[in-house]
Amino acid sequence: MDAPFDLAVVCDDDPDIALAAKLALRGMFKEIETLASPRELQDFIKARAPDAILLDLNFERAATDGSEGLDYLGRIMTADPEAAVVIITAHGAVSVAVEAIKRGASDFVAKPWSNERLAATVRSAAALRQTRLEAQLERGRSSELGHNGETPLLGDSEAMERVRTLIDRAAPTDANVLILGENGTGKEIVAREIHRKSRRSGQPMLSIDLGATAESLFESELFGHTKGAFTGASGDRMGRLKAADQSTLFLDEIGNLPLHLQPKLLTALEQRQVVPLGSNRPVTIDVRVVAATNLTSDRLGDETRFRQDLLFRLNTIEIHLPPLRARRDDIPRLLEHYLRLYERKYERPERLVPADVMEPLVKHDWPGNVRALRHAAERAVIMADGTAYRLDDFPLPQRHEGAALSLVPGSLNLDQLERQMIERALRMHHFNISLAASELGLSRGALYRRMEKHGL
Ligand SMILES: Nc1ncnc2c1ncn2[C@@H]1O[C@H](COP(=O)(O)OP(=O)(O)OP(=O)(O)O)[C@@H](O)[C@H]1O
Repeated sequence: MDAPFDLAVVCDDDPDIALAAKLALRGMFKEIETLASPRELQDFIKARAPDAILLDLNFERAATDGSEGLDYLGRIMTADPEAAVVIITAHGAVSVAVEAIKRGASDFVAKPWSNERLAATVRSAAALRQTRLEAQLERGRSSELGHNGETPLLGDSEAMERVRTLIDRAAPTDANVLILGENGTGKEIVAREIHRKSRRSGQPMLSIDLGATAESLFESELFGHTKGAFTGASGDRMGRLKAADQSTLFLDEIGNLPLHLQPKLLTALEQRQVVPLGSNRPVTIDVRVVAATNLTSDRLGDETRFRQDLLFRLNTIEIHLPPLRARRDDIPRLLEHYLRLYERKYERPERLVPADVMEPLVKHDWPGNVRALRHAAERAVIMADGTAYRLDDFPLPQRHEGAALSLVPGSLNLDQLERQMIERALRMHHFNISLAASELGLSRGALYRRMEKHGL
């Protein structure tokens, strides 16, 4: 049977205590190390990042008040701010234990301990550490995805002003928000704005992209699971709904949530509780949900695909993000922003966009919306030379209206055919990337890459 955690370290100079602790934690960790002195702990933690640390503060013997042990605790927390430290105290030394918790320890157990209590305490400390690390990873991942954390929501068109007003009204209220818009229109940025302006902004926003997660993992990703709940569930895992406790959960591509899981999400939101897979014990949650989809209101209103009671839970406030071609006024501003950003990134000089270059860019339909415009700006910065940008620097397709819909190829060049097929699928599905991708038998990622290649 697999142990749920990798490594624990027991730091106690009394070998009997160290051995007893090792025995009590058997099976929970793949490896349990013992250290006789806390002096070695800091290096050990830096090198091996243990999942849990049992630390004896040694205050019985340290003539005074355990301050030496507390000092070591401080160093541990510096070496690993998410360290899961369980303090071993002498019976009755509660005030030192409380001080230790104030300084970052997760919990304490008093000697003599019951093995069950020790195991339960260490298990929850290690699980908490794991969740925090996952949340950090999540934060890192989200900011890698296009650095949305730092991207301001740009656009002065009337449509964007309306979106901003809605964000400002919705953000402080805790109401669930549903954001509708084609791919690349900025739904994730809007979700981040809502979180940033909400009373939950002190906590990181978590997200789950139901368009990029394997469907078989939806349930456990959302609700969590207990050890052994299914083959491969080697330990307890907290779901995103619980991990986002006190914060905001961004449910991206909610339209992909299969019908059979929709009632479970609805119940969780209504009752503010989740029941992890394999468990029958509900866990309380306090989560604000911001969901997004590229489905149109009509498609979402189709109850054979989306439960209307869940929709009503999610769309207390609805924000529609219009496609870029419906707010062309925003194009120059967005383009200038991303050109400057990439000029700085690639250390290229600032170049002008002459009016005769801007005009076709503004007229372009941008089926991939702002994401595609951002890619085009990046490519132009890399390609350009001379003092100003030229139209050739931007990867726009030659426009031959109607021709893209014709299946009779003007050429047998595979590359050109591929582009025609992609354009055709995109138009057929009104630029909905997910639907176009499935029409073409591609993943969304693969379609994005091809759109980029063809400058669509
Ligand atoms: N109003 C905007 N201002 C600045 N940048 C924007 C804006 N809208 C979108 N972007 C940029 O476009 C890219 C796509 O945005 P985002 O990921 O928010 O879109 P999305 O609608 O969530 O896309 P998808 O549905 O494909 O997940 C990001 O790099 C983002 O920074």
